[in-house]
Amino acid sequence: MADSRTPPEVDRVAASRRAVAARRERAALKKDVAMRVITPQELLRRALDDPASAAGAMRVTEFLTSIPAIGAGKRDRILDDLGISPVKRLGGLGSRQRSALRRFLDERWPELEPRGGRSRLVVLAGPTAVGKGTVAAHIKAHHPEIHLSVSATTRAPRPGEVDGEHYYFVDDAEFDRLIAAGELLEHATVHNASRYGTPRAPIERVLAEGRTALLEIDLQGARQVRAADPSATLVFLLPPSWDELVHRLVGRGTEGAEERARRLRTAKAELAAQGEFDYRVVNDDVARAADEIARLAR
Ligand SMILES: Nc1ncnc2c1ncn2[C@@H]1O[C@H](COP(=O)(O)OP(=O)(O)OP(=O)(O)O)[C@@H](O)[C@H]1O
Ligand SMILES: Nc1nc2c(ncn2[C@@H]2O[C@H](COP(=O)(O)O)[C@@H](O)[C@H]2O)c(=O)[nH]1
Repeated sequence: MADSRTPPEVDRVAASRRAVAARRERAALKKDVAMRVITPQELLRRALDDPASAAGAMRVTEFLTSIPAIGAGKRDRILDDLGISPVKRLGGLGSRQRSALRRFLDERWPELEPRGGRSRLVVLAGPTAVGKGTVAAHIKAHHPEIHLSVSATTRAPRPGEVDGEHYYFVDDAEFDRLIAAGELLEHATVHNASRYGTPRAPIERVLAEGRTALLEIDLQGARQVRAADPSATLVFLLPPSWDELVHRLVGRGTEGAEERARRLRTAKAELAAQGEFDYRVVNDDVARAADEIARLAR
């Protein structure tokens, strides 16, 4: 059917659709900062790299209030101190205002620098479905110098999973025995469901040979490894956004709705703990993320 709208009407409708899409994109970015999926520094970087992007179009006021613990009152005091007008958008900040905002963020949210003297015991953790297993498999296939630990678990194998390759599938009694015999470097009940643990002997052998051992484990396990070896290298894998994380979990199709909800609850707590890690790597592309981790692990 012919479009009966006049050209100005068509333009108005298109512009209003674009405005709605842009508002949605900005809301998603704000949620990602609030959920700690990305740091405020990362959002500011995106805005300054591309002022025409959704990040660039964000007002400084909405940017600041997306940071946990900054409310409207604090926001206005900060803007006053930094000499930034509340109507400014991130992409439109002048160079002095950019530096002032960056300095403020670095004081408030210091981005962690790589530690010197780290050991070759490398932990890869991150929220459910971020792609830890996929990235770890890529590292195994393309970086044979890195030993990927095979965990023991009480969970049932998924279709295609092979005992001794993906996990050692054990029952509760065997898991208890492994703990009692001191054969696990760390262990935890994950997502309030099954138990998982890292067999100690292969890791000790790999480290004694001067090689790198990579453990793909949960946050509780990462904390235990840190306590046992403070020089261990802890890497946190991040999704590009919260919505993408949910999309990956649903798309994988290996959990029912109840288990997915349980995993997403754990994911929120895990994302909040990313500051405990030495490095953060965004899994936007499997090969890129895997190579970055392999570089850190060397
Ligand atoms: N960079 C990526 N881009 C798009 N999809 C990805 C990416 N990385 C992984 N995926 C997909 O996301 C889903 C979850 O990945 P994976 O099972 O590796 O996550 P996980 O972090 O090991 O999860 P869990 O902790 O629940 O075991 C899979 O379907 C995988 O194919
Ligand atoms: N603490 C440990 N966590 C582990 C270990 N092996 C795997 N995991 C974590 O469990 C969840 C769920 O894994 P899934 O294969 O059931 O999806 C995931 O976060 C893994 O990182 C381990 O040895 N110790």
